[in-house]
Amino acid sequence: MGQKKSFIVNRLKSIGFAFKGAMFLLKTEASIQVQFVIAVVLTGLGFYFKISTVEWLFQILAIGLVISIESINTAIEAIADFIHPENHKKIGLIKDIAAGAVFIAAFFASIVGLIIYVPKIFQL
Ligand SMILES: Nc1ncnc2c1ncn2[C@@H]1O[C@H](COP(=O)(O)OP(=O)(O)OP(=O)(O)O)[C@@H](O)[C@H]1O
Repeated sequence: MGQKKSFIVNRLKSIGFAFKGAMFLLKTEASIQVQFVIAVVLTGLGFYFKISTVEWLFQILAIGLVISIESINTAIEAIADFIHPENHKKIGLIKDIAAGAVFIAAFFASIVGLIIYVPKIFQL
């Protein structure tokens, strides 16, 4: 029973740490703040155009994907700066690859957005 309780307490603590991390990103990272604003605008557009349940699902997934990968990119940049603050070709490449992951997610998320909204905008 005690073990079960400590498992639940530990999970709750982990959620607390994760929430703290998410709040830190939102307060300090310009790229996350921009993507958060984009997410709010897209949510407004979703209500305005009354998008379908399936469209909401794709939009929510796309927003979550981009913000998550941007957050991982920020963590990778922080690790890189911590382990090697000076300029180094390898650190540059690692950061470029992490930024590339964000670009790929954002590119495909944009396609999802275009598929949802372009037909609706042209119907106006
Ligand atoms: N220590 C380094 N050594 C070599 N190249 C680096 C180094 N730090 C950054 N770079 C190069 O500069 C680019 C931008 O790095 P930076 O850490 O400034 O990220 P950023 O995309 O500007 O993110 P942020 O604005 O969140 O800090 C990297 O993708 C890399 O090409």
